[in-house]
Amino acid sequence: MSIPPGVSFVLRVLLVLCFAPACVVTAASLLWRTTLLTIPTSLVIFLAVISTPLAICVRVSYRQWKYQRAAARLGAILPPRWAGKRLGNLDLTKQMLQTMKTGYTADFAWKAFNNLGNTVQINILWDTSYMTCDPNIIKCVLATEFNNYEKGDIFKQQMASVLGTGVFNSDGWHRAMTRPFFNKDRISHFELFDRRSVQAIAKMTERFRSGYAVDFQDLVSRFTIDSATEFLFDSCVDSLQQPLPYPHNGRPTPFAQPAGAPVALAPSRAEAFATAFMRAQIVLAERATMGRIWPLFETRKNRTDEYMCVVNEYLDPILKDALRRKEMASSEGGVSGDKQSDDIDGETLLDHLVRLTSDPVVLRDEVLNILIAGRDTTAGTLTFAVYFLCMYPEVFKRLRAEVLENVGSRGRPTYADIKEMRYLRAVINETMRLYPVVPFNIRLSINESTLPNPDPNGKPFYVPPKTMVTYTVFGMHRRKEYWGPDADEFDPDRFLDERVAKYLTKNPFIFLPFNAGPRICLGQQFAYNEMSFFLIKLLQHFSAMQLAPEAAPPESLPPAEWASTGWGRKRFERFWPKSHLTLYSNGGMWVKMTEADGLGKDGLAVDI
Ligand code: HEM
Repeated sequence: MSIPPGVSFVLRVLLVLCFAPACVVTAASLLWRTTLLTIPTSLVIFLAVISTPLAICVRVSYRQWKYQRAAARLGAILPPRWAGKRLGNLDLTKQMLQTMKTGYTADFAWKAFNNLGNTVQINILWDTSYMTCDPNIIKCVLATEFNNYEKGDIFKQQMASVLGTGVFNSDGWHRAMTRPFFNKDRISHFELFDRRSVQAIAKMTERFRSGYAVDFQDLVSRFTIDSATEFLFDSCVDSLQQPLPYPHNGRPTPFAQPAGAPVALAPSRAEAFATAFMRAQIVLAERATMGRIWPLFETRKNRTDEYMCVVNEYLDPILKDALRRKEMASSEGGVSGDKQSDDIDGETLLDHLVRLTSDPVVLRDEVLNILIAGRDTTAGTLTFAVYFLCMYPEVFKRLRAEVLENVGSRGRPTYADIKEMRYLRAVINETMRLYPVVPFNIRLSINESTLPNPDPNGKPFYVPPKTMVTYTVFGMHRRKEYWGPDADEFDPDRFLDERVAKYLTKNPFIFLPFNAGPRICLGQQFAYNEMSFFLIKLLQHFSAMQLAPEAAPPESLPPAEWASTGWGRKRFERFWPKSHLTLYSNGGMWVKMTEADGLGKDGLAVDI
């Protein structure tokens, strides 16, 4: 059990707060000793008490003055300030946390952008940070001025107890370690996708046949974690072999279950891992929202510890097994010790990492980071894609026609098929536009710099060194000024018709589901292939699908008042998007599907 992060934080803060009073007392005592001049005790106490607030005021004012001067020197200005109503703007932090718990994604940011513009300055506890959804600014941060923006210490400290020093949480060599695994040959693991999607679809079919809705989010998370663990570690967690959850209102009674079926099942290791992993990520998202003061809320314990015990219990055997294989290989005269090599043929990512290092902590961190990357992202996107296919039957119909035309009702899609299917790609892109699974991200400036002002006549925005820049792709993907007046509508054709030239070609940075620049997602092609493959199989097998909100826990559905008080899609969306590190649907995505006519005698369009 680690020391709670709040303890050292509080000690540091106390030390800083006591500094000014200590100076006052020391000065008074020095004065008395050297000149025998006595200052009344009451005055010393008074000065000591006001010294800290005074010092803070002086420091804050000096910093503001310094920034204004530096901005003027560079011919720049500071972005408009989003002012709160409470001391230190702590009410803004409260609003952000509230949004995470009871609101719609980016609620608080949306209001600020509408009122002040697409880049705003936020000063929580007098610390300057920026929030933006402006593509030109995001372009600078991620690409053109990449060298001046890093993940930074604050983000790393917030994430360290879960992500460690893995690729998501580090600046430097980690990317080079994993990159070789995402070249074209490796990503085309269609045989793997085929096996796993057949298994997943068979599982759904069985449940639909017994008259129940299925939580598609749960199912597809099993599909992606089984695929990811097999692809990355050659050690599948087989979560698809576990029973699926039942709707909250439709759990069969023990008598209704088939003879011999277990009445109550303990969660599998994979399920316990997935739940603990999700809770740990929720803590991380809350920390990110609180900014620098997050440790104040963890003075008794590190809130991720209990979840990480479960996560580690799950991962340790996989890692130990890989290390044992390495030892055996070296004792048989194979690879010896840690070494760099580009020979990756036939290796899993874990085998490759194990050849580079035997450090169990580095291995664990790297593996966990890639698991987050590979599981929740594609699972989330597929969940939202199925949601849209349920909501828009005409899109479903057109996509299914494309699938049947290109691959037939039973064929196995190839890489070439997927490349041909332009409407499929458009549906996936449009899904990621409205629900990019990484809705917010953060970078920290290294040196002072400027960022472009959207007003062509305006001065650029000054960025002080060590300034946190939060950018929201979720916000950017829905702004009408970048996507046109129909930005809130789900319309895959915007990726095919004249709107491509009008909006996207003119500024490709308006669409960034995978990030951009030197740290663009390494698994982008893998993800497109995996998602396309799964959707093709799904549409071969099912001829209709619909949402089943009655199967979801009622408290997980969007609050009724959103219909009148919400903005944009919030008014009519039929699920509640929430986010930890990635976006997901609160309470799952419960659906019903109809099997296609003319299936084989096994009833399946997929060969099992
Ligand atoms: C729909 C699917 C996916 C989306 C939308 C997505 C999106 C992203 C985004 C936004 C980042 C940048 C994170 C940051 O800068 O903090 C990222 C990074 C990354 N992604 Fe993905 N991702 C997806 C699937 C995958 C898959 C399937 C894998 C691997 C199996 C993967 C591997 C990675 C890795 C290794 C990084 C870190 C790159 C770096 O920081 O240098 N991603 N992804």
